[in-house]
Amino acid sequence: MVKITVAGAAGRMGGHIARAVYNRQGAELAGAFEAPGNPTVGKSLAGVVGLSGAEGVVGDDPAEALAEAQVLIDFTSPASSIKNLKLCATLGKAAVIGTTGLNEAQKKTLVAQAKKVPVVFAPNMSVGMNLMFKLVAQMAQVLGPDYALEVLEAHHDQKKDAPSGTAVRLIEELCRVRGWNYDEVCRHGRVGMTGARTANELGVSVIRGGDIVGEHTVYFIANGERLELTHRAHNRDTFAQGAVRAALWVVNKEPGLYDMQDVLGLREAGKSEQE
Ligand SMILES: NC(=O)c1ccc[n+]([C@@H]2O[C@H](COP(=O)([O-])OP(=O)(O)OC[C@H]3O[C@@H](n4cnc5c(N)ncnc54)[C@H](O)[C@@H]3O)[C@@H](O)[C@H]2O)c1
Ligand SMILES: O=C(O)C1=N[C@H](C(=O)O)CCC1
Repeated sequence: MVKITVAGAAGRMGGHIARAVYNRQGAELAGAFEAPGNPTVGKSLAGVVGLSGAEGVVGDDPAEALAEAQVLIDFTSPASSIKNLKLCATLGKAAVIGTTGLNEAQKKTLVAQAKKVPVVFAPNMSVGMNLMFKLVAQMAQVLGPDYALEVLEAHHDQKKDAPSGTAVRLIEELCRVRGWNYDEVCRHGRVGMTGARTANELGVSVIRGGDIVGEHTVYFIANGERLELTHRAHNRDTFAQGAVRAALWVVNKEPGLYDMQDVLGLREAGKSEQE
């Protein structure tokens, strides 16, 4: 039985993750915590995450919440995830981190902490999107440079970071295939007299509104035809199921930085591309 603690229990993802852990054979919900001062702290876990059989309350002390756990699942915020990961490294606990919007310094810290404990870090934990990461790379390879590349992402009106971590990863895959520099080619929106589109640019469009769970489209646009590959998340359970799958996978791994390509067996032999 793998014992899992959930950070951010009151969040949009936290409840889905706690329920996915609770209902997953081979997994046990060992604890759940929130930011100090969050109104759910001290409240029954069952009530906060909608699990009638869950015991205990939402805590605000990560060390206490992690005491019985083997793995932390953290979908919180960049600063919080890094803080919680450092604690995991101190306590010798594995971690699954889905948080996006980390800056370069925070990513460096994450890589350093992953030398001490096994960490799965992925911007999107759905199976379909992790397949899409590979498919868009193959499509870009086959179609070649005559196909203009554009990326569109759409999310709910509460999302704090843009473009999404998923869109960033899609663009990184496309840049890898094209041999492009991410910052040089990306056009984050277009406004004013931009001039004609050049061959060495990649347009990034971001939509925010309502309760959109997460949609990503990659366009391959040539003269005479275009291909569009789209992933639509119907609900957050798809991410939560992936996170729990990652937690069950990472618990007995050697220290290191892994992603969902490793968890899902989608990576050819070799080290993680994030190292
Ligand atoms: N990898 C994926 O598959 C995936 C899927 C969905 C969302 N996300 C990412 O997950 C993150 C959270 O998304 P969300 O929509 O659930 O956000 P949210 O704001 O609804 O939830 C985050 C929760 O974390 C809590 N929190 C903040 N600091 C904390 C701390 N120090 N300790 C414990 N809890 C703390 C907040 O109070 C909040 O309840 C975002 O970065 C989002 O992009 C990733
Ligand atoms: O709801 C969010 O926020 C999501 N964030 C991830 C991202 O930034 O790619 C995954 C999709 C949903």
